[in-house]
Amino acid sequence: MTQKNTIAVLGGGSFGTAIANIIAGNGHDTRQWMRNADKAAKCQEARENSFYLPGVPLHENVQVTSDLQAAVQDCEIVFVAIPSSSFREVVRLSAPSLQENCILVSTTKGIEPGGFKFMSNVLHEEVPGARVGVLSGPNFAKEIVANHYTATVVASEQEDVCRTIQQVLHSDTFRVYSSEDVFGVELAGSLKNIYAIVTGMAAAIGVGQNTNSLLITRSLAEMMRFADALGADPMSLIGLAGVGDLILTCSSDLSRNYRVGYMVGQGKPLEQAIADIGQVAEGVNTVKLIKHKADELGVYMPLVSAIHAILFEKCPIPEVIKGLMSGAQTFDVAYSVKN
Ligand SMILES: NC(=O)C1=CN([C@@H]2O[C@H](COP(=O)(O)OP(=O)(O)OC[C@H]3O[C@@H](n4cnc5c(N)ncnc54)[C@H](O)[C@@H]3O)[C@@H](O)[C@H]2O)C=CC1
Ligand SMILES: O=C(CO)COP(=O)(O)O
Repeated sequence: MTQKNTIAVLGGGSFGTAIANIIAGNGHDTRQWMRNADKAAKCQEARENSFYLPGVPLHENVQVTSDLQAAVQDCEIVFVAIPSSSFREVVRLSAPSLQENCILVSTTKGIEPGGFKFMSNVLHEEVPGARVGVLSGPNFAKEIVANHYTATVVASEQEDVCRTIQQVLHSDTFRVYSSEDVFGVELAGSLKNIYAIVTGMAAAIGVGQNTNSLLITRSLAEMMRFADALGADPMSLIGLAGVGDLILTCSSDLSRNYRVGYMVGQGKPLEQAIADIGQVAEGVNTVKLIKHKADELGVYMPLVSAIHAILFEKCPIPEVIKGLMSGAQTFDVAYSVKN
């Protein structure tokens, strides 16, 4: 390791804890902030985040606190692992205590409710002049802490931000690839959650592998069409943050979004499924926002429309499937690399 840093991770959930453990394992002074004082004290004392990652020891270099100011002051780097619904609120509260020139990295795969802002936009708005990065990839927190070989992507407009984050997170089991396309990487991480709900629901109604492959591939087609319509580079979607995370979350019940879809597919009301998960499933809100945006821009996203109809328009699943299967049979691959 070249340099020892002081780094904060905001968020007491499973991903914040996994990231804090990686950083601490690389020898950095690591502070993990969680809002609940009792929970913070228990984690700090028991050296375990027993609600989100039971049985996983917290590295000795992680100090858990509920004091936001103490957590971020003098930190060169701050990771923000807070659900999109509360992300702005937490960043705003921390802003006055941030060290000038510190690097802010979002790990959140969602879009702010009530608008169409990604977390990098929120970071720039709340901390003008900040050096911003986003982290996204096929990264189940549970598998990271179990030391399964894992890779992710850091995207930033500033090359030195990518290099710093690569150094801080790289370990024997964790690799970090870089990208300049912040928007594309954030879009990929947010969109894939929608399709994890779709494939979870498909699994619940007993589809086969042909169907799963059909769904994942056509999901990618939709993601690329949407990225293109918004001016992002569709090619970013074929990297780890896009295809990688799409395959992961559309194939495993470790994904909370997949599990929401599975439960609704079994007949459970959406609100009950969300409550049963007890953790954030960003895709539910993302479906609404993307459906609205796709309609506004005229982007053809039949799977988004289908899952929206089931989740929010009370349409019966068999009817929606019938509609999907009778839709126009268009091109398979609509993109080619020019030049
Ligand atoms: N868990 C995973 O495997 C991965 C999660 N992510 C992303 O990371 C983000 C965070 O996810 P998780 O840690 O998994 O969520 P989680 O549901 O495990 O935990 C969320 C944490 O945020 C806290 N929180 C919620 N509202 C808050 C507020 N107003 N103020 C302060 N804290 C608040 C909760 O108390 C909880 O500690 C999500 O956007 C998710 O998509 C990204 C990669 C993998
Ligand atoms: O993004 C994730 C893994 O890369 C986690 O997915 P869920 O939020 O669906 O659990």
